[in-house]
Amino acid sequence: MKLSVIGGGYVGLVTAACFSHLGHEVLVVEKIPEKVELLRRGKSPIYEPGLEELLREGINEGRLSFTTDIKEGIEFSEVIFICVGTPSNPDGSADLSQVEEVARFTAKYMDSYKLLVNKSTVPVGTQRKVKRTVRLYLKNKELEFDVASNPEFLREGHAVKDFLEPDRIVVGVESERAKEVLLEIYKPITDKGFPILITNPPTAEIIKYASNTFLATKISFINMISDLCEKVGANVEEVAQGMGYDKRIGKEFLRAGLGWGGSCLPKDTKAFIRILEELGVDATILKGALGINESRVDRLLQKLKDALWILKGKTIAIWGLSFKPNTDDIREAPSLKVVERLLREGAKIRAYDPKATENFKRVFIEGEDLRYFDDKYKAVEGAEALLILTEWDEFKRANLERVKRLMELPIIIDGRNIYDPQEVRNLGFEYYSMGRP
Ligand SMILES: NC(=O)C1=CN([C@@H]2O[C@H](COP(=O)(O)OP(=O)(O)OC[C@H]3O[C@@H](n4cnc5c(N)ncnc54)[C@H](O)[C@@H]3O)[C@@H](O)[C@H]2O)C=CC1
Ligand SMILES: O=C(O)[C@H]1O[C@H](OP(=O)(O)OP(=O)(O)OC[C@H]2O[C@@H](n3ccc(=O)[nH]c3=O)[C@H](O)[C@@H]2O)[C@H](O)[C@@H](O)[C@@H]1O
Repeated sequence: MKLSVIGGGYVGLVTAACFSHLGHEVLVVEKIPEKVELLRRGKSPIYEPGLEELLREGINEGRLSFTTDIKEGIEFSEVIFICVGTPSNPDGSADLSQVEEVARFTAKYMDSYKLLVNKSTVPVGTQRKVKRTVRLYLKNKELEFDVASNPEFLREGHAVKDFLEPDRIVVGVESERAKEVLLEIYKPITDKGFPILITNPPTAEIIKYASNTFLATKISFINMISDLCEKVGANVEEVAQGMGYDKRIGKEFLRAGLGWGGSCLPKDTKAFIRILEELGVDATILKGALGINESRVDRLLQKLKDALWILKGKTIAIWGLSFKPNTDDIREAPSLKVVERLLREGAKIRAYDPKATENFKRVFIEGEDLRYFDDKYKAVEGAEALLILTEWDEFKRANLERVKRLMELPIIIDGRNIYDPQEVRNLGFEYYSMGRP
């Protein structure tokens, strides 16, 4: 089937590349010309494992193309996937201006039936607003259209697999026609047995926020337990293991540490709190989860201060700038707060990340107090402490004896619990981690 995808970011590109891999013919509309230039040459503007291969496959087999022209995108296909950003407003609510803009352009350029499918994460009620906007801007054009909600659940770093082998596909539709089209589009995936839930649009919109904020709450819960473990000499990993054997709780998303960052859990939790409060629903649980999450960096820095007392003039190495491994995304990464606080305290930072350094440099320009390295061992040279902020595999496999020889003082503050405390201490390190004795 022919499909248009508006927005060439994490979700748009993965959606487009995977749909083209499944045999659909896809046109991506991305408004930033530099991104389109890169994409046309088969290069991904973001780091996401497996994505570039699928982009190249789609381009080479003639099923995937890119444009900056939204008119071309609207005319190309009957089905238009909206994958634009929905960032936070200053008050925490979702900024829906990019979604609204796509609705207006659709009305302006359509001249036959269209199915607008919203994949961006949006507050409940947005499908209705998109419908009204299209109708308003169609003016006196008498054209039929549908607006569906099809939230996306992929995780960065696993996005291609999550898209092609999803835990579930959720589709919120109002018409039989829209339902049939979406069932057809996803048939190559559902034929393999992956479940699809058909519901109405507001239900689909709520499923997305409810899922993300449930996951955020689960992580904050284990971080609360982690703080308790530290006070009484218990081990949070074993507590999580003991809880996780219970199938009703499950093992996943119980890793204590620096909390949830990224482009979605923080933004969506804040937006969902606003939605609940506006509708008069008690949001206490989510406010608590947010509060616990916001204290994680303080707890890490307290450990650093416990170890070094004064940070002014100290050399601190940082491993990991992305908000989690296998991505170059630094949106709402704990590293942003850590670097800001360390610079404010007068420390000198030596930072390394396998993929996210270029993005980080755009926020914190390199200078005398903040240096970036392309090698993790160079980053620790002369450091008085090493902070681990992201659990990249290469850190787990690092040669710690070499690290110890290079450092000025053998102190590791591990915000992600990647090492066995006893093993690291046996090597002669002073080692602090999260929620473990
Ligand atoms: N990043 C993720 O892992 C996931 C994100 N989401 C949701 O999906 C949505 C998109 O997220 P990301 O892909 O991360 O955002 P992103 O910021 O990486 O990408 C959005 C892209 O849309 C482009 N764009 C905006 N308006 C446009 C227009 N009128 N025409 C053409 N291009 C336009 C922007 O230039 C940008 O490249 C958000 O609502 C997000 O909450 C949902 C699931 C996972
Ligand atoms: O809406 C979205 O954008 C996506 O948000 C999250 O995906 P993502 O942000 O890519 O990353 P996660 O793997 O969920 O991790 C989020 C944060 O929680 C942290 N985390 C995760 C798990 C855990 O046990 N402990 C923990 O601290 C990670 O380090 C990371 O900072 C959801 O997992 C996806 O299902 C959803 O589609």
